Amino acid sequence: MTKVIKNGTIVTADRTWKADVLIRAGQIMAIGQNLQGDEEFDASGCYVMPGGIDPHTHLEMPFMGTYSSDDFESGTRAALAGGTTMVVDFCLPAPQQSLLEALQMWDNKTAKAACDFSFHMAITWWGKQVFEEMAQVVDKGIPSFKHFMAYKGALMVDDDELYASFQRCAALGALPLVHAENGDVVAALSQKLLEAGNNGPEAHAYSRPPEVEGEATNRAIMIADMAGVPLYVVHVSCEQSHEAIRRARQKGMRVYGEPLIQHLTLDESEYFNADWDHAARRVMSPPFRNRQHQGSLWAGLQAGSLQVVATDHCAFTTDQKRYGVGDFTKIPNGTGGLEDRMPVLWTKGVNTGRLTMNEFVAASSTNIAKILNMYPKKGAIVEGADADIVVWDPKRSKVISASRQQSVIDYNVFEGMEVTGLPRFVFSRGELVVEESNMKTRPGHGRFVAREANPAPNRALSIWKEISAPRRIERSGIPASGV
Ligand SMILES: NC(=O)NCCC(=O)O
Ligand SMILES: [Zn+2]
Repeated sequence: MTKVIKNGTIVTADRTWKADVLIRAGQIMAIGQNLQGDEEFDASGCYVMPGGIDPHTHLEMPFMGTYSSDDFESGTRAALAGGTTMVVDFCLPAPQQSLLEALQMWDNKTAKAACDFSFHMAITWWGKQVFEEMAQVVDKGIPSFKHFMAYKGALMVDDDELYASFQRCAALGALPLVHAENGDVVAALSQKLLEAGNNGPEAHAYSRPPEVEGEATNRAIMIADMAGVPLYVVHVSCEQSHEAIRRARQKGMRVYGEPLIQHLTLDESEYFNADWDHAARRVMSPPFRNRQHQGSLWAGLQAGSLQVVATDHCAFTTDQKRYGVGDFTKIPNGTGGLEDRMPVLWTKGVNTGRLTMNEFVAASSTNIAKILNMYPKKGAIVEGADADIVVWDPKRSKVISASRQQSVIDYNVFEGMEVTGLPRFVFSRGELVVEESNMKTRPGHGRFVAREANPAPNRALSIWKEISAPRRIERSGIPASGV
């Protein structure tokens, strides 16, 4: 059986042209004029684009005394509803737990995934076992390792562990990722705020000012430079962090920055809402910032100093958020966004003129496919690629509402936002999974996508590197010890 998408305009990261797309056995078989297939899908008035890739999700994640409520079934359904055809989730080993054992546990969660998925492995502790198992994790198709510089006493790793892990990544051709916030300062500020009686959700934002993110981003970049490895900074939310990335890139270092759709479009005023639930539902790390920071993130996407828009989808119900009544440090951190990322980015990016359609495809799909070494299997409309395709109707609109969403939680941080630009059809490896508002997803259809490491050594190419290599000086006379 073949399928053909007819009468549409193909939009990729670097081209826009009118052509039909023929699909067979889950892949793009041909692109051209007047193609014929067994089943036809009319894309008149639509853009035919690579399905979105969200490289930052936390589905059924154990965190802050509970589990995030969207699992691989509801989370991937939400993704597909909004035109995202692949997610990359995080495997989080417990302290002293084997990375391979944790990977098995995470893999067990994916049986009902409706779209393709991959993992990043988190480095949550350090030792000989972790050092050795990192190589096996890479061999299993996972050449990216996440490091939390925040969540002191839980997921956080210290600088010596960061440096050791970054060097190991360099040797393996793997990419280190960082959640860049200074966890020591956040802990101290949180304590101070609680002692002063600031225990509401707004104090969460006060405990994580842009400086804690800027400092950690600078530190991670310097440590990556010393280890000779590229770096990917997740959820860049502010100018301080963006500035560090921009500066490093200007110096020739390979540093990538990922803003979230939430930080691009929602601001800190949400935390001052008089309704405790409203504010707590928006508690995430880093917190929402002001309009100047948002402007910086949009400028970064336009200029290319930031490359990828993600969600960090980590959805907790209102009841879960209420664990933190009376103590903001106990509010589970995280917000949703998987279903809304593409429509909101299109509406606030393309429809406003901030992004071109090609830049939209780059930021929502192609760039991350390249960074994570799965291009052009993913993130491309090209013969031989997986037929992960979204047929995008730029005229379809809706008002976002939790009452109609696929996520299982009881609210939506974008509630009431009108979006124009929605999928008409979504294909996951050639299978029709969404037709406008009709969900045809199949739990279990999703497959793990194995990724290759870069050929080691995977240098960050700092311009200072070569001249700072250690030299031993041969001396003729060595003074006697003064003791
Ligand atoms: N971002 C957030 O608040 N929750 C998810 C865990 C993380 O990525 O920090
Ligand atoms: Zn995250």
